[in-house]
Amino acid sequence: MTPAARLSAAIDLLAAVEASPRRPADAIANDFFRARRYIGGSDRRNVSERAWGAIRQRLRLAWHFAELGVENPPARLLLAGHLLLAEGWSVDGVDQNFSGERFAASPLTEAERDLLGKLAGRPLVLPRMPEGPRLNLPDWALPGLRSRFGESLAAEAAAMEAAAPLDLRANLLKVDREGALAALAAEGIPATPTPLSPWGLRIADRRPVSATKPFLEGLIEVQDEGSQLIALVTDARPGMRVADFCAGAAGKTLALAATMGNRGHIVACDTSASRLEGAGRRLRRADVHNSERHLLTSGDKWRKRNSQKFDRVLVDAPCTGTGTWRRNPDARIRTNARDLAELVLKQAMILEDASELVRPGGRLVYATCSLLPEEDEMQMAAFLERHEDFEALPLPGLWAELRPGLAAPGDGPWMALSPARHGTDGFFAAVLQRRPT
Ligand SMILES: C[S@@+](CC[C@H](N)C(=O)[O-])C[C@H]1O[C@@H](n2cnc3c(N)ncnc32)[C@H](O)[C@@H]1O
Repeated sequence: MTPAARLSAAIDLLAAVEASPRRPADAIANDFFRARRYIGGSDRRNVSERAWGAIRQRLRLAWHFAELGVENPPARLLLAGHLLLAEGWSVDGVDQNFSGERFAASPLTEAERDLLGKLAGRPLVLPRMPEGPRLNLPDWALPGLRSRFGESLAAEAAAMEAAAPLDLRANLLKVDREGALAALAAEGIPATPTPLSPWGLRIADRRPVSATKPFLEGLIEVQDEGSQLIALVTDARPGMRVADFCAGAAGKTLALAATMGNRGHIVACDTSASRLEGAGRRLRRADVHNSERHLLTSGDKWRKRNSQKFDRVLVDAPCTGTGTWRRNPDARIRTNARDLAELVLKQAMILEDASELVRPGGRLVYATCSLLPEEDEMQMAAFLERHEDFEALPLPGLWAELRPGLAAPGDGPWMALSPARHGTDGFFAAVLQRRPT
């Protein structure tokens, strides 16, 4: 493809993302390239990098255009704005590529050229910007993030903009961490042990591993270190009965089955049949033999039958995903204040359902990949207020047993991981115990 044709394809991809603001951008990109198989590997990379660049900077680009009187700029202007402000292009450079020739974007109108002329030479981030676009944080999340991070908000916002490393978990059912490191090295992939998770491996350059031997043989799983730590603090042990109540595609179930050494019983529950189906494939590849999957439906009697039967119940709740913005920058603009309010209610309802399963003396672990207090510590405070039969098990005590000698990653009683402080995605986890009767 010519450079102009690549730019034109990037505009089309960006337009597709803009047209479906509720759909994850990576799913849209997959469909986009599936429908255009003629776009080869390196063109594809170039096209998606350009479109993702504009998606990452969408809040700031929108601010610049709004200042010049343009609300809701079309994809071609957003992309041109990104070339000027983030990549340092000149207006002439943009003009030459918007040539209108075969496969190129249509020529800039006079009004577009004028507008871009006013943008050219501006820095992407200006001191006069309001805090939201300056830090690349959406208005709906700002109050929560401010109250969580206070003085460190800018540092956290910067860490949320940096590329995330690729973290893997050694599958202890098949190999130890050193064995997994050696298996990766044999494929020419250098990795380092993660500092907090005892099973984690980090690949700095994010090269894909899904076609490698260690992955296909189930020696490793892709999982952020923070997500591994949620499994760690759940402390599922051999012989226990464990429910992973929002199991999705089984990311945590796999890690829990490993700490259980395949002994005892783990039930992966979810309301999504397709996610549970994906979970089945992963559980088989990892050689997990102590699990069953359960599709939660309305009017389901399973919960009643299993009331107070589980030693550990993990609620890895659906949430805004604010902690994963390093990986999913489009979620900043896909989610809004109403989603947050709805999710907070949903989380409370899930907690009610899941907590029924915990036996006296057993533990309920509540986790999110959110950095917002509404979904995290405030959700826990409200649950404890409603449930005198549960009490908090503060992280420092649990952590000292699980990772002696390492400082507990959190403030107060809960685990609270953040990109700037811990180099992980943002995660929250609270461990509660049902009081013994
Ligand atoms: C954060 S994701 C789980 C990720 C998964 N634990 C992992 O580690 O890969 C939240 C999951 O909650 C599920 N979910 C949504 N509503 C639910 C409900 N009422 N009860 C149980 N699960 C629910 C969603 O289908 C989704 O798979």
